[in-house]
Amino acid sequence: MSELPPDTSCGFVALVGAPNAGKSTLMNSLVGTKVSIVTHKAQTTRAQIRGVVTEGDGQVIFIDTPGIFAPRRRLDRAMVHAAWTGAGDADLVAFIVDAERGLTAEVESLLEGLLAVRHPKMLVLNKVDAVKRETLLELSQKLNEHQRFEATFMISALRGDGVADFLSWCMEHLPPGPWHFPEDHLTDLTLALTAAEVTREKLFLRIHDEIPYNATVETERFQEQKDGSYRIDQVVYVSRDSHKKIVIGDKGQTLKAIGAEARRELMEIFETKVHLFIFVKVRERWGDDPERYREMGLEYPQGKK
Ligand SMILES: Nc1nc2c(ncn2[C@@H]2O[C@H](COP(=O)(O)OP(=O)(O)OP(=O)(O)O)[C@@H](O)[C@H]2O)c(=O)[nH]1
Repeated sequence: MSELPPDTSCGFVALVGAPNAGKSTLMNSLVGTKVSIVTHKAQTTRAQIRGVVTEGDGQVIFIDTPGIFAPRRRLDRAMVHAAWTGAGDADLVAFIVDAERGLTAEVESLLEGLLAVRHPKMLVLNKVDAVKRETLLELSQKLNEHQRFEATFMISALRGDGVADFLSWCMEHLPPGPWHFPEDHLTDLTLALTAAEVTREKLFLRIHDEIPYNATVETERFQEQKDGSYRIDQVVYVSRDSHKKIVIGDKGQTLKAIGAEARRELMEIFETKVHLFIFVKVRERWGDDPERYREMGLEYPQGKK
């Protein structure tokens, strides 16, 4: 008995780009909900977070890779590794460029790396709301002269302009196959990780430049209560005592505000009451501790130091 070809299609699309290009914003706009956190600080996205869009017969699974940059510490290298691995595993690769910044040295080095990616590539010029048309066309021409992109999109992830066209193109170029996720599935992030990401976003939005981006949030306990509410216990790990003081703030005011903002948003996301408890702990040199990034879903490339 021969099997009928499936009439559904399904594929992975990696969003690759320099830090702050707008990958997380695009992902959120595509999925229509907040699956990946967005802040002004670079390197916010650590692991490969997936957003799933199902429309008609097609299902696209977007991989929001960490921004690729020149790595220094082991953690940084693991992040860059995760990003390129994401690109290598995907069916289609979307190269997101911050059109406002244009052809930076970072973008140039990424272009070199992209040459080795064999999957069909798309060029996505983002932040068109902040750039003149001539500048955009010039940038598009230069990038397309450098290598072959199957298609070029000019979008504003923030306003949503051009995002639907980009999504349609992805849908039309998916390989045939069964869906990986149920139709109503938006992200495969666990609830605990989602909760940690939300708190981390609030932390960075509030503290801006006072602590380095390497502060991390872990959900230690995530429990559904009898009444359907969630009890969430989290720890903010920082690398220095002085950072702990900043996160806690005078009379605990800063931490209280971060907690209140995170709780409000988590209640919206989970559509239930949330009891959130946040502690701050110092863990020195956590950026060099392999256990930490394993927990974040990052793998460190074997054999590299
Ligand atoms: N003007 C404008 N700003 C945008 C647009 N898209 C994203 N941004 C802003 O650019 C900044 C970075 O956006 P993110 O989505 O966090 O960027 P990212 O590429 O995911 O960053 P990493 O997680 O560091 O890799 C944020 O301040 C966004 O609000 C856009 O279309 N227009």
